Amino acid sequence: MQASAQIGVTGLAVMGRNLARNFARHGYTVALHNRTAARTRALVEEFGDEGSFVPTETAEDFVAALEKPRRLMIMVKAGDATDAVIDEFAPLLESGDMIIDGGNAHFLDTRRREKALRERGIHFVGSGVSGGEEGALHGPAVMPGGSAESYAVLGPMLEAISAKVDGEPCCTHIGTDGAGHFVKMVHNGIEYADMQLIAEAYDLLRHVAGYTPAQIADVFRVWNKGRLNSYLIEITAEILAHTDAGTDKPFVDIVRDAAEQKGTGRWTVQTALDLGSPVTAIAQATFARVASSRTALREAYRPLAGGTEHPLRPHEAERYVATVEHALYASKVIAYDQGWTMIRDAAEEYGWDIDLGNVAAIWRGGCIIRAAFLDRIRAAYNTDATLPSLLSEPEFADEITKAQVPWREVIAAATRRGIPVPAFSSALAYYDTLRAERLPAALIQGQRDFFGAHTYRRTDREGTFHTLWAEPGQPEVEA
Ligand SMILES: NC(=O)C1=CN([C@@H]2O[C@H](COP(=O)(O)OP(=O)(O)OC[C@H]3O[C@@H](n4cnc5c(N)ncnc54)[C@H](OP(=O)(O)O)[C@@H]3O)[C@@H](O)[C@H]2O)C=CC1
Ligand SMILES: O=C(CO)[C@H](O)[C@H](O)COP(=O)(O)O
Repeated sequence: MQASAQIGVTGLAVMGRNLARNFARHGYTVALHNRTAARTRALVEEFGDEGSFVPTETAEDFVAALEKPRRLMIMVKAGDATDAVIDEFAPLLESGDMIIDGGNAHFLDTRRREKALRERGIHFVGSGVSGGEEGALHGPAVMPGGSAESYAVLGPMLEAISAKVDGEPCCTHIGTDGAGHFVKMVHNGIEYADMQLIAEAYDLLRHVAGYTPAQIADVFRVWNKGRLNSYLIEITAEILAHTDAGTDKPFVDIVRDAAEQKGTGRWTVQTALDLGSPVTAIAQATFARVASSRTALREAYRPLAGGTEHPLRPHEAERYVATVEHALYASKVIAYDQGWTMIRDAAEEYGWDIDLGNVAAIWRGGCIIRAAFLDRIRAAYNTDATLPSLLSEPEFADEITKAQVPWREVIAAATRRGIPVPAFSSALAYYDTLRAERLPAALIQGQRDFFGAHTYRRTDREGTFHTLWAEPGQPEVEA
C-alpha cells in the first residue's frame, strides 16, 4: 500500500462520512476505514467521484495508506468505542504521528488519552466538531485541543474544512489536552439552554397568547431578522410551520413531548458542580429534558391544581409577543454568560490559555448555536479579555436594563397560568442573585454553624467564628 493520504478517517457513520468527503472536496487524499467495511464501500460507491479516497479494510492497510507524520481522525461513538479504536491503531503508529478524536468525548477521557499517548510520542488531539451531518460536509465549527505543535500541522487542514464567516475559519486552537472537548461540551450545554428557552417562548406564545404553531412560526421568522438571529430560531420557525402529512396536524403536535439527550448537557452540569460554575439555565434545561421523560411522575402530577388565568385577548397578544422577545433575549444572554464563565473557570483549573473572544468567533458559523450576537460577544472579549461577565459590557447591560419589566412580566404571567418556564426563571433568578447587595446565604451559614459547628466569617472583621449555640448567652468564639 502506497502512503498517499494526508488524512485518514475511521468511523464512517453520518459525521465521519461527511467529514471525509469535506476533506476530499478540499483537495486532500483521504484514507477511509470503518469497523464494518460495508460503510467504506458505500461511501466510495456513492461519493467516490468527489475527490481522492483510499478505501481500506484492515487497520494495517489504513495506517499504511497515510503519509508521515500520519494524521488519523476517529469519528466513532464516544466512550469505550473510542478507546477500542485507539487500542487498535496506536500500536501501528510511530512517534510524531497524530490521532484526532472528533467525537463528543468527555474532556477527562481526552486528558487521560492525551497523556497516555504523549508518553508514547503520539500527539492526541481531542477536537470538538459541531454542525451535525450538514455541517460536517459543508463546514463545521472545529474546536481542537492538544499540543500547539500538532496544531501547526493539523490547523491548516482543519481550518480548510471548517465553516467560514467573513472569510475567517470557524476553527482555532482552543488549548492543550482536553480544552477542545471541554469547550465543545459547554457549547452543547449552551445549546440545551438555548433550545429550552426557545421552547418556553413557543409554549408561552401558544398558551398565553393563544397563537397557532403556524402563527408562532411567523413570529420566529420576524425575530430571526433581529438581535435573536440564529440557526436555532431559524429551524424552529421551519419546524413550527411543518404539517404532518399523515394527520394534517401541526408536526409539533404529533411528536411525543419527552426530550431525549445523548449526554453532553448532563456532562456540562456535572462538571459545573465540580468547578463551582453556577450554570443554572443550562442545568434547568437539562433537568427539563429529564422531567419531560418521567412518564409515571407526570401521570401522578397531572390531576393536581394549577394556574387559573385565561389566555390573552387578541389585542393584548400582539404586545405580548414583544414582551416575550425581551425575556427570551435577556435569558439567552444570561445562559451564554454562564457558559463563558464556566470556560473561564475550567481554564483556570486546568491551566488552559483559552481566548474567550476566539471561542465566540468560531461559534459564529458551522455550529448549532451559531448566532448573530456572537459577534458582539467576540467584540466584548476582544476589547477586554478580563471582562468578568458579559453584563459588564455596556451594550449588553443596557439591553438587560431595558428587558427588566417585560422579563419579569413574562415570568409572572406564566407562573399565574401554571405554565412552566424553568429556563426563563432560572436565568432571571441568576441575574437577581448576582446583583443582590445581600443574599440569604448569610442565614444558611448561620444554620450550618448551629447544627454542625461549621463556622462562619463576619462582615465586620477577618477571621473564622463559631457561636456556642447551646451555651447560656450563646457566646461567640474564634474558630
Ligand atoms: N451526529 C451528530 O450530529 C454529531 C455527532 N458527533 C459525534 O461524532 C461521533 C460520530 O457520530 P455519528 O457519525 O453520529 O456516529 P455514531 O455516534 O452513531 O457512531 C457510529 C460509528 O461508530 C463506529 N463504532 C461504534 N462502536 C465501535 C467500536 N467498538 N469499534 C469501532 N467502531 C465503532 C460505528 O462503526 P460500525 O459502522 O461498524 O457500527 C460507526 O462508524 C460521535 O462521537 C458523536 O457523538 C459530534 C457532533 C454532531
Ligand atoms: O454535538 C452536537 C451538536 O454540536 C449534537 O447535536 C448533540 O450531540 C445533540 O445532543 P443531544 O442528543 O444530547 O441533544
